[in-house]
Amino acid sequence: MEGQKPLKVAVLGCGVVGSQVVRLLDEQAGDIAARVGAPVEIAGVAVRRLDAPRDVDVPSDLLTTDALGLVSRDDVDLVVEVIGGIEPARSLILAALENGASVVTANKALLAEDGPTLYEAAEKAGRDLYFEAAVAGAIPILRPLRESLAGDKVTRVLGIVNGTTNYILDKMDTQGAGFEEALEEAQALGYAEADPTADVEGFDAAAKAAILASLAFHSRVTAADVHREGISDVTSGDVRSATDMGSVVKLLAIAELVSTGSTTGGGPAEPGVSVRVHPAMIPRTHPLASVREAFNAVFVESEAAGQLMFYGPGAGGAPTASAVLGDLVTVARNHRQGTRGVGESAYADRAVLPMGETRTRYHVAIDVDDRAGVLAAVATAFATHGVSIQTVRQEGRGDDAQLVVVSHEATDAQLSATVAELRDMDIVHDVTSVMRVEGTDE
Ligand SMILES: NC(=O)c1ccc[n+]([C@@H]2O[C@H](COP(=O)([O-])OP(=O)(O)OC[C@H]3O[C@@H](n4cnc5c(N)ncnc54)[C@H](O)[C@@H]3O)[C@@H](O)[C@H]2O)c1
Ligand SMILES: N[C@@H](CCO)C(=O)O
Ligand code: NA
Repeated sequence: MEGQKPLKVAVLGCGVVGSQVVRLLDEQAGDIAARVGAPVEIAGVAVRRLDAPRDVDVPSDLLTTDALGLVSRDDVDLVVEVIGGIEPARSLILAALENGASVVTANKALLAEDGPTLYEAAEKAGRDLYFEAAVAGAIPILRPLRESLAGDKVTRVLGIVNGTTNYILDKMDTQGAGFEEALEEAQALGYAEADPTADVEGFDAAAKAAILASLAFHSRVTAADVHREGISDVTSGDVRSATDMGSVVKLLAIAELVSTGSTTGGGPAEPGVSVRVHPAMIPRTHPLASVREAFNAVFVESEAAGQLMFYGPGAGGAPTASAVLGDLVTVARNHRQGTRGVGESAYADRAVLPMGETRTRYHVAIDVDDRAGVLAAVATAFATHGVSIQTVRQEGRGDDAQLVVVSHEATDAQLSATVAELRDMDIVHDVTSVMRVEGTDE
């Protein structure tokens, strides 16, 4: 390696993740050089403000506020984008690729919104675009999907892919903590996005679900294709209801191959995909139920391999930087050898199933009059919409009773119509908790 020409890397953004990338590039320089086959040196670090406080000391001659100027430099071989958001991140990545650099990014929002533009630019430039950090932080999940499982058929991906919301739900479950207090803790720990609405309302998880679905099913899935519900409507009542039935509430990202019912040319229907993010009750015995605090986990089901689980830190500066540097070593090695790694694989053009047609189960808690005929009337509302009931639990409370119904699988549209009808019934005082049930054997 002695005498090898160093590879120059531009780091765009020096926040929670960027500062750890800079720190590790320095601290691990010897090992990284040995693994790449040439030293990897920082060409510059683009920041918004030169005098902002930072978690890492950056020599002042490396700092610049001109990110575009930095990625356009002739001596830049590699670009790490950890600014986040759509613009200027997209323009900077496109400029970097056009300039012949290979790119590593952690930007799930951009990949989920406009991934194909970036993939096409990488293809045209003959350069790598890697983004392991974009989904589930440090957990290796994209490379297993893109490479290790490339010979198998993935049928389902079920994951906890947002650390902030898992942290909040976990604190609500184990400590009875309030929502705001738990969110503030997650922000202080560096898990939350700059605007935590992206976490709380499920946008961050939906972006990750789109990326996972694209890679798992070799089809283009964008954020707009993902049905999204966040956790801001999850109440302590929902959390208690889950506890009462031996379950726990988690924000899940689910991507699955499903039958669309439509046939092409009279042949069998090509499976479509259903991609959704919503809170759900899962049994406490399910492996995902034990994913605590800000940890993430992704379950993958495939035809030949069976069930795989990937678990670890999904957020935070250093864990995310670990994934960024893993990609950086790979793309640096490829860059040096004039080769490329795996590009986009989207040959299967799959339809996205509307949420109304997606089959789910529901948990519905209903406050009702405690008198004859009420249970039958509630059961009739379910039956009218073709929803079969699996269990009913009743608790008396003076003049009132609470019914907790868990349905068998039905379409989401049937279940929503049932809940709407229940809300209109005179004997129903209130529908206090409505939540999908996942991770059971049905
Ligand atoms: N924090 C995490 O746990 C985590 C995990 C996985 C992925 N990510 C992703 O990593 C990326 C960065 O996240 P973060 O948590 O480090 O965010 P951050 O807000 O801490 O850092 C972003 C930095 O970019 C800087 N910046 C903004 N515009 C700039 C510009 N034009 N030029 C140069 N710098 C600019 C900001 O000043 C800020 O310091 C995002 O895409 C995020 O989604 C974060
Ligand atoms: N805000 C994200 C960071 C990781 O992408 C989370 O909480 O999981
Ligand atoms: Na990852």
